[in-house]
Amino acid sequence: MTDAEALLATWEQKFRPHPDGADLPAHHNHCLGCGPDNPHGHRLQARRHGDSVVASHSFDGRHVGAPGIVHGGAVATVIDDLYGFLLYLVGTPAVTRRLTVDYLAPVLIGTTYRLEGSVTSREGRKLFVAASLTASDGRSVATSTAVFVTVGVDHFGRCGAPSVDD
Ligand SMILES: CCCCCCCCCC(=O)SCCNC(=O)CCNC(=O)[C@H](O)C(C)(C)COP(=O)(O)OP(=O)(O)OC[C@H]1O[C@@H](n2cnc3c(N)ncnc32)[C@H](O)[C@@H]1OP(=O)(O)O
Repeated sequence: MTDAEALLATWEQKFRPHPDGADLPAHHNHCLGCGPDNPHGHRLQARRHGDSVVASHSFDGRHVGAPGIVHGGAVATVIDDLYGFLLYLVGTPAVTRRLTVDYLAPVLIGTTYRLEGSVTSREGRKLFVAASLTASDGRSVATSTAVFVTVGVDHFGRCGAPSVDD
């Protein structure tokens, strides 16, 4: 079995029903957003919360932009990856076609934030999703919307195999 085939086999297992409250599996071990074995990654851990996905997350010094402030691209990465967990609930692979982020307040290094994402509507292959990043005092520091387009798992096989072990 090639690396790509092995990866796709694990993904098919991940698109099964996950009970409410369940921790959701990483997309793969080296995923920039959630892979536990990516030394540059965010290691995002998300769980199902009803029809949404939620995560508690803090950024570290690898993700700094302006001093003390998380780089906007790092925030976008984590939000994009959060949406990737929603796909488990939807039950189909999809990829980001459009991603918008409104940066409402600085996101601080070493501060824990709550992320929540959900599907707002579905139209054919298009999944319209939305997410927020909230500080512990309830302030919304970033909001996002995105359009994902559903694809078959063959989409990823066509793109070549990353070097992965799950
Ligand atoms: C599954 C495991 C999760 C993996 C980890 C998740 C991590 C986070 C997610 C990612 O990082 S994904 C990686 C980044 N994204 C990509 O690499 C996607 C690159 N783009 C593509 O491969 C193709 O553009 C794509 C497969 C998304 C679509 O190409 P297609 O030729 O299959 O479809 P098409 O371009 O016709 O668009 C499909 C539909 O979307 C609509 N559309 C396109 N752009 C849109 C837009 N900006 N807003 C609204 N709708 C849009 C388009 O009109 C059309 O609507 P209809 O089906 O109703 O005709």
